[in-house]
This record gives sequence, structure tokens and C-alpha cells, in this order.
Amino acid sequence: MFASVPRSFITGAIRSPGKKALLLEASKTLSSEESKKEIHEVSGDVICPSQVMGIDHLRDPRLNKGLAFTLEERQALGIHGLQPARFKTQEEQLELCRISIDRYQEDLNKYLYLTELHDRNEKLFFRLLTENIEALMPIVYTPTVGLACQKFGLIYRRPRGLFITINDIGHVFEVLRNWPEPNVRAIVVTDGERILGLGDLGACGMGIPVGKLALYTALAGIKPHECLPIVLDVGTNNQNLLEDPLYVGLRQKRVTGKLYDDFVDEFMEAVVRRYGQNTLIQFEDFANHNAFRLLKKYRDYYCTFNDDIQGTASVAVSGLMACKRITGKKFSENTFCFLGAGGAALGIADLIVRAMVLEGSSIEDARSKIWMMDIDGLLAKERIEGNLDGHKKYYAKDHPPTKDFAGLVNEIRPSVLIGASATGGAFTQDILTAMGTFNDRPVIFALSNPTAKAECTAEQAYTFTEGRCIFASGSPFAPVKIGNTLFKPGQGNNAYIFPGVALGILTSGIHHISEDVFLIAAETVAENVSEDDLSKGRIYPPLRTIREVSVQIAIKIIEYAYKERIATVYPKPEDLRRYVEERQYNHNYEPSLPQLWQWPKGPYIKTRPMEPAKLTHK
Ligand SMILES: NC(=O)C1=CN([C@@H]2O[C@H](COP(=O)(O)OP(=O)(O)OC[C@H]3O[C@@H](n4cnc5c(N)ncnc54)[C@H](OP(=O)(O)O)[C@@H]3O)[C@@H](O)[C@H]2O)C=CC1
Ligand SMILES: CC(=O)C(=O)O
Ligand SMILES: [Mg+2]
Repeated sequence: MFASVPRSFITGAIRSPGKKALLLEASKTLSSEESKKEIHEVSGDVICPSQVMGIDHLRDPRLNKGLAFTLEERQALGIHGLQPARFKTQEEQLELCRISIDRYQEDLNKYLYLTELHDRNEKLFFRLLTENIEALMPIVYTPTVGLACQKFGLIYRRPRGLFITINDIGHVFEVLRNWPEPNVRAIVVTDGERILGLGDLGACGMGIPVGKLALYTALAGIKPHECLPIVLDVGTNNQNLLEDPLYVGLRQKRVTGKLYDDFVDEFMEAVVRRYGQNTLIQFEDFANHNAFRLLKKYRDYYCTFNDDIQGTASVAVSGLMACKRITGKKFSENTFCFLGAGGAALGIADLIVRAMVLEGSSIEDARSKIWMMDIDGLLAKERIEGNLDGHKKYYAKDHPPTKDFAGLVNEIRPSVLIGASATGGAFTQDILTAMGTFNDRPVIFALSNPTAKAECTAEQAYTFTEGRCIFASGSPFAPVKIGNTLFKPGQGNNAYIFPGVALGILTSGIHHISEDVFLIAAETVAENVSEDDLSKGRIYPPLRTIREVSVQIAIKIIEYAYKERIATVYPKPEDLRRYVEERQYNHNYEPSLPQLWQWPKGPYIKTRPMEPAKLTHK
């Protein structure tokens, strides 16, 4: 069925047909060998001017500059008259974008505006996002992206990303081959089973890979055409979606077991076959029971990481490193108490253990300082025989089982409280007040997303600890004024980590990603926290600096990769910053006309006068 592919399918699936596409006979088919030499008008790094004509310069988001096309460009490209007479700079266009966004009251409408801009003018979208990251990250990312996923069936307009369903098993490579970009370097993939703290959203989870990859470009300058968002649609167990006439995914219960595993195996193999073994595959928002399993299965064979486990661990440990500068306590001098023992919480716990071991603790001592509670209560030794799966048992305590979180907090008197349970409001006033009585500077992280799932708000944390806590949250909170002090809480979100890590991996050519990479990223983010940030209660650098932080993370990862002899880019670049920056996306417009070049000087350009041809016959 997939052995041959209609030509029109390859060239016209996403973009409007260009000159080349029009020349193709839609009815012809390519053999699978032929189709490896796909024709791309506007794809990859090189855009061939002769392959795009007239109105396609306005229709293709990679080429479109709207009113910023000059008169010369409009005439030469054949688009003169297709737009109003006005010429605008990109700065003027940005101003219009800001005005347009401000006119929308609802965040979901702002999200839709940005989606439309992304589809219309890629450079303008990314420049707008990059230069206004503090205002717009909450729209393209948590919390609004959560709402966009919940409303996906309603707001779906144009395709973005690849939907591979369980029915495609046996043909995953052919589906991947339909993606029009030849140079994909990074994939964010979800199966939609645990979208933020919102549960199983099936194929509607596509908003997450799309949002994460928008941050790859905005926060780390990874080129948009090198990024591919993917949903593996194996069904959904969300009954509301199954009954929703607007649902756009497969209307069936989730496939599990061997068939699921075979499908994901085939997907991984197909990615390598299509885009090479250095393609980075970021797993995102898989349910706990698959997240750890798949990470363990693939991490030594593919270039892959799980962001919810490893990226979150890194950002939390980074925050704790910055806290150290306020509390003066080493990791091992703290007692940690977690609500939640899933992918995020266990990932954080493991990296904290690693940090304590680096400080000189034994693994057992380190684990003994970490208390965790899941939906069934405290991870207690008595539960090991019952339902404590592999990873949780490392943190099981010799303590009677209990589900009383407030009671546990009062008993163990933690210095650090971490929420990754997706239970909004679980850090009650009593718990927060108690944290304030045990500690001068209690550390409180409410990491669950989106905002409604945060274990407490910034205001609650500061109010109930009399402004003494060090607070961070997964989704952003506005500054809080307590007395005369204005606190600006930091966003403890893996967005500080994954873009820089991805940039480092792609530029060093690392195949397999070790935990060290995430410790390096954590240290780099923590180093970028200034005394001024700390004085405002912020343990993360301001969001507007992440792009620079990402470059620093990448440089350190490259250095580490060469030291450990795991880099695969040879020779080692001399100037790493320059090397990284030269590979980053440029969101400023460039000339749209083919460059006219100077002929080289010298004899080559001296055209000798042609001698008249001698007639050899009369
Ligand atoms: N800030 C950030 O960067 C990130 C934030 N997150 C957020 O963290 C949250 C959890 O993500 P993740 O760990 O991947 O999800 P998981 O589903 O893997 O884990 C959720 C954990 O919370 C536990 N839990 C659920 N309800 C309760 C309850 N009432 N009391 C105690 N524990 C409870 C679950 O128990 P059980 O194990 O028994 O099911 C599980 O251990 C999500 O909201 C997610 O958005 C995730 C990644 C990054
Ligand atoms: C931030 C993130 O990855 C999550 O909430 O799942
Ligand atoms: Mg996630």
C-alpha cells in the first residue's frame, strides 16, 4: 500500500505547489527508490530561487516577509501588486503583532493568533516570540498550551507535525517520509497519555511537541526546519474524548503491551533510517509506566532523553544549587519531602542523590534524606511487597504507611518541599505555615502544570511563610508584594534546560546522553542567577536571558563531549561560541533576491574579442 507514493503527496502535502510541483504530473507515482530523491522547493538549508515563483513567496511561511518585501523584490519576484503599496520594516511589523495580541482578551485567542502568524511568516513569529519571551511563553507553552490541547479538536485548522497512528504499524517509515523536510535533527514525540497535569488527551497532545519545539528555536536558536513534532496515536482512554464528536484522533482505547512496544520500536528505527542515528528524540508527556521503561530501553542505543524525567530533574537541581547560595546548606544538609513520585519527582530525586554523592555522601545516606508520597501514600518499606514498582522502592522508608501528608511534613520537618503530583492546592496553609516554622528560609517548589494544578500559588507560599520562603513553580506566577517587598518568583520549568541541552547535543554530535549532561545544564543555569535575582526571591535567571544561557549550556556540553571522547564532530571547532552561534537560526529577514556576485578579477573576466569565424567553404 505504501510501496509507491503519489508525487503530489510528497510535494504538496504541506505547502502550496511551487513551479516545480506544477511541472510534476500528479498522477505519476514514484517507486520507493526514486522517492528517496524527493524534490523540496523550500526545505532544508538551501532554498533554490528558481524553484519558487510569484505568489508562493507570500504563501510559504519560510519565505514570506509580507509588507517588508522591497519594491525591487516585489517586482523581481512577481508579487508586485499582490500587496498594498506600503513598505514596512520588520520592527514595524512586530509592533503590529504586539498590538494585535493585546487586543485579544482570552489567552486561547492569543494562542490562535500566534499559531496563524507561525503559519504565515516564520521569521516574524520567531522574532516576536524570542524578543517577547516573558509575555509570550505563557501563551505558546504552559499554561495556555494545556488549554489549547484540551480544545484541540475545536481549534484545529492546519496541520503542524506528524500524526503516526497504530494503524500505520509496518509503514511508519513511509509516514515519516511524507514529512517534507529532509534535514530534521530533533524530534519531540508524545503519545499524549500524560499531557501536563491534565491526563490522557490522546492525539490532542500534539500541542505539547509543537510548543516545546517552538522553544527549541526561540530559546536556543535551533532552526525550525530541523525540528519535527510527532504524536504517536495509539488511542485514548479518556472517555470524554472518545465520546466527543470533535475529537480528531483514533477513536479507540489505548493499545498496550507488545503491540505498543513494537510500534514504538518501529518508530525509533524509522527515525534513524530516515534522518540518521544522530537525530535527537525527546520523549515528552508519556505516562509514568512507559516513560521510565522506554528511557531505559533506548538510552544506550539512540540519541534520546525523557524531558519530564531528566529535564525536570535538571531544572529542579539547578534551583536547589541557587538556593544553596541563600541557605548556605549543602544538598546533604537538607531533608527533602516530595508530593508525587512519578517521572518528574523520581527524576529530581535521582539527580539530587547524584549531587549528594558528588558532595561525598553514600547513595544510601543520600536516599535516606528523600521522603516521597504517591497517590497511595508514603513510599514505605511495607509497601515494597505490594505495589511499589522498581524505581520507587529506592526511596521506601522504614516507617508505617501513611497518607497524611501534613502529618508527615510535621514529623520529618523538611527543609525542601517539592510538589510534582498534579494536585492543585495540595500544599495547604497548614503545611506552608509549618514549613515556615521549621526553617528560616524554607524551599517550596510547586512544579505541577498547568497553573491550576500547582500545589500552591506564589502568593500562598509567600503569605503563609511571612515572605521567607524560596519559591518556584512550573507555570509562571505574577510578582507578589508582601509588606514593602516585591517577590518575583522564578519558573522552575524544564524550558530552562531542554533547549540548551538539545543545542549542545546537536552541535557536539553526542549519540547517547548521560546524566552528566543534565548536571552540566543545571550548574550552568544556576551560575547565571545573579545576586539581584536572589534578592528578589528568584532562583532562576530572567527568562529573557535563556537564549544566552542555552548557548553557554551548549558550549559546556561540547567541551564535556570532547573531554569524554563522545563528540562526533571532527575536528573540534576552535572557537566554540562562534561555532554554536553560526549554527543558530537567524530570525531577521534576509534579502529575497538571488545575490548578484562579482566576477573574480583576473584573466577569467577578460573576454577576448571574438574573431570572426572563418568561412571554410565558398
Ligand atoms: N515544572 C516542570 O518543568 C515539570 C512539571 N511537571 C508536572 O509535574 C506533574 C507530574 O508529572 P509526572 O511526574 O511526569 O507525572 P506522573 O503521572 O508520572 O506522576 C504523578 C505523581 O503524582 C502522584 N499523585 C497523584 N495524585 C496524588 C495525590 N493526590 N497525592 C499524592 N500523590 C499523587 C502519582 O502517584 P502514583 O505514582 O501512585 O500514580 C505519581 O507518583 C504534572 O503536573 C506535570 O505537568 C512535569 C514535568 C516537568
Ligand atoms: C513542563 C513539562 O514538561 C510538563 O509539565 O510536562
Ligand atoms: Mg512534559
